[in-house]
Amino acid sequence: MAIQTDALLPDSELPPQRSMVRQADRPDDAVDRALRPQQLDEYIGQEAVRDKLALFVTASRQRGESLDHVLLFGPPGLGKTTLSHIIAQEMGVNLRQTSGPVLEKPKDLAAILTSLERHDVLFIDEIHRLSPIVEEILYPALEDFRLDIMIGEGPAARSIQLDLQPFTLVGATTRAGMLSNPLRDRFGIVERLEFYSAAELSRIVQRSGRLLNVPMDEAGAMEIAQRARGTPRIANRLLRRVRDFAQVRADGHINAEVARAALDLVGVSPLGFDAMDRRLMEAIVHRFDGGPVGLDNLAAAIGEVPDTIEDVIEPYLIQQGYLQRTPRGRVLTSHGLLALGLPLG
Ligand SMILES: Nc1ncnc2c1ncn2[C@@H]1O[C@H](COP(=O)(O)OP(=O)(O)OP(=O)(O)O)[C@@H](O)[C@H]1O
Ligand SMILES: [Mg+2]
Repeated sequence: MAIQTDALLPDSELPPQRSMVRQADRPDDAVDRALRPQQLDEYIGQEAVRDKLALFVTASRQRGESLDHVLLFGPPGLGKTTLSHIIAQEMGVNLRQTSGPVLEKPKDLAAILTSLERHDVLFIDEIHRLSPIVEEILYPALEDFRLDIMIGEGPAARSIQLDLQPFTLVGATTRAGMLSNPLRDRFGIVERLEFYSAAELSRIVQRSGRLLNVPMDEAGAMEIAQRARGTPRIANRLLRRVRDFAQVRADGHINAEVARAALDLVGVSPLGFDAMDRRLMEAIVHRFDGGPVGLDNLAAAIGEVPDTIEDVIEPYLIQQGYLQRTPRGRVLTSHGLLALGLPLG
């Protein structure tokens, strides 16, 4: 499989506005890529999604057709980019990779579309950020593998049509809700990635440990898994920090005790939330009386942009039952108060 990246994106990282703590991990990008599973059977968890994709890939290969277009959505770091690479690998085709904000003009997308080979996978990350004029030319391309382009201007302008090779678009987004209806309707396969269980993350950590040659026992892996916010990328990042600690402060071996000491040092709570999560929850309690508080007010109070709160921070806190999104704003639950170690009521 050949992979071509049309715009060099740190595809394994978080949005730029994310807090310093997480950005500081960027140099580890290369390690992140090395840990990325290459095939469907190395992809841990997300069983329902995996089963369906395996089935659809087999069916389309048997028919000698391109796979239907796939939309993957869910919070950052759950494996959308990884899955898009795997789809290309399993289909036995090339992967072209780009992202919504990078495709500024219709001709940027046209250039990529016309260069696709039969059945190739085109991966568009952050597809909710495609500009409307670029999105327009995507519609006929997705539906009929056809490109409609305008040549010239004014009365002399005419439209010409170009046939494209059949291809598969894999779109990824943290927000399916921000996609326009006509775009969403053109995906035949729409899958939501869920947060991972601690058991699944523990398998991911153990797999990464083997790849990085770090000796580790099961309890050590579980300790890391439980504090990883249900997210493989975070699990791998914590593993690297625990590895550092084990190497310098212990004998290099990761067990529960070493993992616990390392994670306490990095400031990850035993319940899995980090400094930003804590700041958000504490702001709701101390500045807004536990809520409800509107998104913009909350964002201003903790110095984050609303998008980061919605895409990155909130989903996990809501899934864990610490936070609720109500029509009047965000509310911290009694479970959230307990998690912060605060008295109820
Ligand atoms: N199911 C999995 N099994 C094992 N490792 C995984 C799995 N999913 C993700 N990972 C690991 O987590 C890292 C992050 O995954 P990936 O980059 O695919 O997330 P993403 O959903 O594209 O995130 P973003 O929305 O920020 O782009 C990968 O480099 C990979 O090592
Ligand atoms: Mg990604």
